[in-house]
Amino acid sequence: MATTSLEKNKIKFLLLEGIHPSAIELLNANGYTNVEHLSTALSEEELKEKIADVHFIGIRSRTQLTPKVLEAANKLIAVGCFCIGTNQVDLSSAQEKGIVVFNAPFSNTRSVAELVLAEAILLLRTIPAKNMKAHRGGWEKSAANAYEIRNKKIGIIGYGNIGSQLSVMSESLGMEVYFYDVVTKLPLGNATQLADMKSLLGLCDIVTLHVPETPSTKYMIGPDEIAAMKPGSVLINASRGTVVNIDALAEALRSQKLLGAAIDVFPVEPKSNTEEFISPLRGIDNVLLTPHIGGSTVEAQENIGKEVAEKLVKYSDNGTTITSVNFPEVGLPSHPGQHRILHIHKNIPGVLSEINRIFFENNINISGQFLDTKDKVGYVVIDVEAEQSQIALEKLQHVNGTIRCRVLY
Ligand SMILES: NC(=O)c1ccc[n+]([C@@H]2O[C@H](COP(=O)([O-])OP(=O)(O)OC[C@H]3O[C@@H](n4cnc5c(N)ncnc54)[C@H](O)[C@@H]3O)[C@@H](O)[C@H]2O)c1
Ligand SMILES: O=C(O)CC[C@@H](O)C(=O)O
Repeated sequence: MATTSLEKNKIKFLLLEGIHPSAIELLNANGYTNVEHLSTALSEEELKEKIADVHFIGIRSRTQLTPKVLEAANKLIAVGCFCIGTNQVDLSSAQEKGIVVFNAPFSNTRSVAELVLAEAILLLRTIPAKNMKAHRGGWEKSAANAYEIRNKKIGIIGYGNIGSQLSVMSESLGMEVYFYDVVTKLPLGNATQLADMKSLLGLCDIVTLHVPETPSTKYMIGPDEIAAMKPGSVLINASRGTVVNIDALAEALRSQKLLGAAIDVFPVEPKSNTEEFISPLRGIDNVLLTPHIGGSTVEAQENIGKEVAEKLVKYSDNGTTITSVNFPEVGLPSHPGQHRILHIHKNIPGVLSEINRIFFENNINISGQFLDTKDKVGYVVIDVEAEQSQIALEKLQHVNGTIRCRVLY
């Protein structure tokens, strides 16, 4: 597929799931005014229809960009995940189609860490059950099963951007911090990395999960892991719903093996705020249930809106793919007076030499060239004199392995 860049007002953006208006403001300020903004996610069928004439799509965690949806996305240039998780996008199908995927790896991390800390305090005071009782007219003024978090042991599974921030905040409240991660990490403050997860589970009063959704984290907390947890400890999950076996957790809460739990993410989540939330955890008093709002604060959403919109603008204006999660990362200077050719191709030998042969044979001077590859794709960016870009575009689309080729003005 070969194209030249459209007028900015003809480049269509579709933003789903109530993405913060800061994204629209930034797009508009950069000349991208063709923006449709919906407050909900769409079903696969609706999305297949809607995505067909969209150049850029913005989603959060509910929109599933499956291979079938991407198959229908003939004009799609890039995806912006206005969140951290990218498990809702088939990243490898997107890569094979030359669609660049961006996310916001930092903007909501503080919000999640704050919520987890608040939940740890509430759970150790058995507030969820006392709160439920009071709503039903009960009154449980008692210190039984109510503890300070000072001097307690918190076990963080996944010591990335959220886990490590939580580590620092927990220590400042007087907690002992232990963590488990598949990667050896620099422990912040006095935190201790443990070599295996089971040791952490048997040691800690609070266990909190901060891993991504991957095959290795699927149901990593099941009946055996819950059995290995310290009796009377609490479990917090604000990572992904597939990380915990929810039936095993419900059983451990009913039997009071665990003092409590706080769960923000679920194996199946409602598609919209009007759909019913169904879970085996409903009705259990010592569990705090929240509707996947760990990162949903005004501050985080406003920052995410700007951060991801800016990445989409930079890619559209300039071809820059820095921080993309599925694409070679190429950081590019501006190209005043020049035309910029973006050539996305299969990562096979010989493509660059074929491109350079074409430039040589057609006497097209290259004023700048950038290349990187990742997994199955290669990305070459070439700056040329304006009057030579059309002939170059015409020739380059026939290079063996070409996925997409575009010219930016
Ligand atoms: N509830 C919410 O609203 C909310 C908000 C933001 C993020 N999240 C979720 O939290 C996750 C973590 O976010 P982050 O920014 O800290 O991510 P991150 O990538 O910075 O950190 C993840 C850490 O998990 C580790 N890890 C991966 N697989 C592991 C395994 N099998 N066992 C142990 N450790 C493992 C990684 O090495 C890494 O250190 C995200 O992927 C997202 O799914 C949820
Ligand atoms: O905003 C969302 O829908 C997802 C938030 C969170 O899970 C993330 O991955 O950043």
